[in-house]
Amino acid sequence: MTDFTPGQRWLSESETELGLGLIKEVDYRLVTVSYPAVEEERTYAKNNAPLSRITFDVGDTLTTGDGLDLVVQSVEDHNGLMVYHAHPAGEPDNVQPVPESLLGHRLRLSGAQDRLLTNQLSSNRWFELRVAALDARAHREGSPIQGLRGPRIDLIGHQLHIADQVARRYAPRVLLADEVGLGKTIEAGLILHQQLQTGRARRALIVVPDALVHQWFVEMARRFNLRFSIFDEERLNALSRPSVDDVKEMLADIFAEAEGEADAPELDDNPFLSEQLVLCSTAFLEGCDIDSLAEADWDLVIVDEAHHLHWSPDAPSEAYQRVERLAGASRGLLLLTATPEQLGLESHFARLRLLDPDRYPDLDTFIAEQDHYREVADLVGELHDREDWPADLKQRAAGLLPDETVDEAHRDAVLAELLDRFGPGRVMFRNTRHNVAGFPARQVHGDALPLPDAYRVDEDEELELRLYPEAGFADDRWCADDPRVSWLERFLKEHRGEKVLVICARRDTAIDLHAHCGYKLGMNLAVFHEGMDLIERDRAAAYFADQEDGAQALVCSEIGSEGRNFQFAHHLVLLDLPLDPDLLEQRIGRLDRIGQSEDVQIHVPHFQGHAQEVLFHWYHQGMNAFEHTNPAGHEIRQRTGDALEKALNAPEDGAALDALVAATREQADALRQRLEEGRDRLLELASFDPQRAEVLKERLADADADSPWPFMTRVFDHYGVDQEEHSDDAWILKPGSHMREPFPHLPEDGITVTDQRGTALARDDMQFLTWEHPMVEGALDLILDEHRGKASVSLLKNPRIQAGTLLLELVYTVEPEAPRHLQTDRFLPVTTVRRLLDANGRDLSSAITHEALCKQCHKLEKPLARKIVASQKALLEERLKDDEEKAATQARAVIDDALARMRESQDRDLRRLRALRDKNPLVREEEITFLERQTEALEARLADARFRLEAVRVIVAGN
Ligand SMILES: Nc1ncnc2c1ncn2[C@@H]1O[C@H](COP(=O)(O)OP(=O)(O)OP(=O)(O)O)[C@@H](O)[C@H]1O
Repeated sequence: MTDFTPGQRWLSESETELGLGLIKEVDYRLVTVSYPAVEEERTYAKNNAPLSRITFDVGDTLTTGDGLDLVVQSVEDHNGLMVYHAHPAGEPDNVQPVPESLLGHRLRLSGAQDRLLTNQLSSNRWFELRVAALDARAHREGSPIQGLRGPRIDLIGHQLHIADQVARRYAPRVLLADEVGLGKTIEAGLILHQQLQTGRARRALIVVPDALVHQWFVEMARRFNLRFSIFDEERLNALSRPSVDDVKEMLADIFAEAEGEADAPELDDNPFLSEQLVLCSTAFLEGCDIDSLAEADWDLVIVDEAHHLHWSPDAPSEAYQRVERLAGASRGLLLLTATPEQLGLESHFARLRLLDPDRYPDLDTFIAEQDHYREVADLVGELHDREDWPADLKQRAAGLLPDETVDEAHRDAVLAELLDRFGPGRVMFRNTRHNVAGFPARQVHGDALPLPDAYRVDEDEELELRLYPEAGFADDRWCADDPRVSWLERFLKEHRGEKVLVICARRDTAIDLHAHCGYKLGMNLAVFHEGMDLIERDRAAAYFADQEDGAQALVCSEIGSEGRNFQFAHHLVLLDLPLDPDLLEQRIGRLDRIGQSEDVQIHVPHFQGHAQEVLFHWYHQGMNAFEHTNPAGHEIRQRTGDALEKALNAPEDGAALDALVAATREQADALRQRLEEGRDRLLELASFDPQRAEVLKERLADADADSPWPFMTRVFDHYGVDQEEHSDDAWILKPGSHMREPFPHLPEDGITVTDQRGTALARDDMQFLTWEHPMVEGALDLILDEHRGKASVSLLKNPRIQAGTLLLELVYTVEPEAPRHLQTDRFLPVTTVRRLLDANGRDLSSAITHEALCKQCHKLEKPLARKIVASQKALLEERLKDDEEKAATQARAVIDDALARMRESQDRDLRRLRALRDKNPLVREEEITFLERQTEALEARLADARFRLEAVRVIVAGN
């Protein structure tokens, strides 16, 4: 194990941008390092800390904390701590002691200039690789579609639009409320991926219902290359259990402590800090130590199926309170639900309040605001639809936005502000099949069957038994006489070779049906219910999905109706119907999802003159809920509840059923019309802008054409990775026998990659190689973290250029150094500045591109290269020195642009907060102060961005 001593200076190998670290604390297994340059701290396990010791040798130049550059004359080691005796250049008598703790916090790594002038040269091809890597990194970080290019997904407009709108925000907090099956998981993944890629987030927590843990885990890995760690009881216990080595060390420490030699060991680390990406189930959330979980410094928390978080002003549920605790502690928050408002205004308010407590201070204000919707919706609709805005329209808009310029030139800003302040705006996105075209149709087939005598019950019997009569049996004997079962048997025979999903409301119904059909009738079925553990459930779902040897049908209880992907099946059999319209929608949503290639056939075998028949007509004739999505289902149920109860109590009474159907139809029509005219318009506008989405899709298609493969094949050649062609656009990569160290993200047994989105979507066994793939990122780090390629000399072969002509190609970077929370890269990502000088210092970079030059630059033997540097040293030194100022002016322009963008953005946020505060006294003054302080800090850090020479090539013309 490495020896660390407080006061020593170390450098983080993976995060060099943190500057020079100072060892702060060392205990028996952890070492804490503070990074004063960025005001951050990191704690590492001592035995594998990614740290390099930084010391200086005699002759090196160091920089003190006061900014003095001194040349080291001698070095003393005091029990592991260095004291340098150093003097200003040219003043060897003025020696002063500099303990290493007093070194400057910004580290000057051995720069390109030093390497050139001290003749530490690399070959021409390493220089070119380094410049390609610098350009690739700058290009990637500056791209407006950063984070959207890498995921293995189809380019679907509404998802890209949402991801683009949300992911650019700092610490986004939104409700993703697309209708079932439109891709909320994909949207959340895109947002997360973009946040991680841009460095806005590093730590993320996903909380999902137990049944969906595995599916999320697989989707995140397969589509986004994000490896989550699943946290459950078992893992937590294992984490808090010390290893044998820990125990040995702890005992040693205890004895040492008894002798008065050491501090007492601590074992109270927060286990949730041990991983960056954590996935857990809702059940785990409800049982875990919520304080530790909330305090684990999350940048983004994602909660799926958020409609389960029940809330009322007096009695919020335990799950709600726990998520509220997380929501308060995490910077970003994504809540996912397909049914945002159907559970009523109260619970909708409760979720919005988790996202933005200032915007949604109390229920009454929220309800009053909802009434205001119509007026704003009309206004927004008009502003959106009309090319020219008449004076009275402008006046109405200005009345709502007194602090904004309201005219056609500011159309986007005006609409955005209105949506933000009055509509769901920044906090919610909802797409429906209505505003996203291209979904297959749904067709329902009701089959009325005779009611067996054994199922006849008294009128005062409990509703459950009247709806689900098989509940009166203790085992599967009901199956023999139930005509739905013989119907199913027939149906499966008639549809041999086709996949069928069967859903029933009760677990026991599913178990009995599976036992009867599978074991007694020899049918090929799988079963899925809440009594099975997660692995059994995933196995059942996989068995059903298997096209060759899998089950023809999957029989599942209601839990199969949430979140699962069964769109490869086209037939859905509803063995019974739920009372809740949202549940019906969830059931159909298993098949009616993105990726469904055929019309969805919904089969509803039910008993004549029975409560199930009432439900069938209520849903079908009353609200048309089978063949169309049903956003108003919850409300319709509330409004027709009495008539429904009456009809359920007397299922044979045709008049009661007719009355129910008529009342339901009337309510459904009215509610749909209201939704159509009212706030849907606001939401639609915020949720999907087809034109912008088209632009995004085009950009991404262009980005797809910019494959990293040509760059990567060079990298593989340099690092000794074997490449073999798999097919036209796919390659097999394997560690080569000459590789000196493992290549990032390349497994021992190799991988197959493709740079074509279509191939990657069709072939799960291949990796989708984009500029955002971890292997490409790893390759960039590998190249940029080492010194190779920083300085080189090459031979220019061009008959038109006179032999002996000298050129100097310089690549600088501009990069802010700032604490992470400031997110400076929002405004100034690492940017490269290239210059090409002739011997007189004139810049020729715009006349001769780097690519054109590379074609004519060739390798020069090292001894000759060294000779050239030695003979031209004075000239090179002068050119480099002179150019620094000119390049700095160019860098200044980059910084000024970034500052202007930052000021505009901060100013917009500040105005929004002030406008909100005028409407809502609960927006606190401190928030405004916080934003003002943040702006000041951004000003300082951006203005002070680091500018450095990253690579230099001396080019000598010759033959
Ligand atoms: N852009 C895409 N490319 C490829 N597949 C996609 C895309 N979007 C969605 N899908 C697939 O469509 C299905 C539905 O997506 P997803 O699970 O994200 O929907 P959802 O809105 O979360 O559904 P639910 O409301 O049921 O939870 C999934 O199988 C998903 O993999």
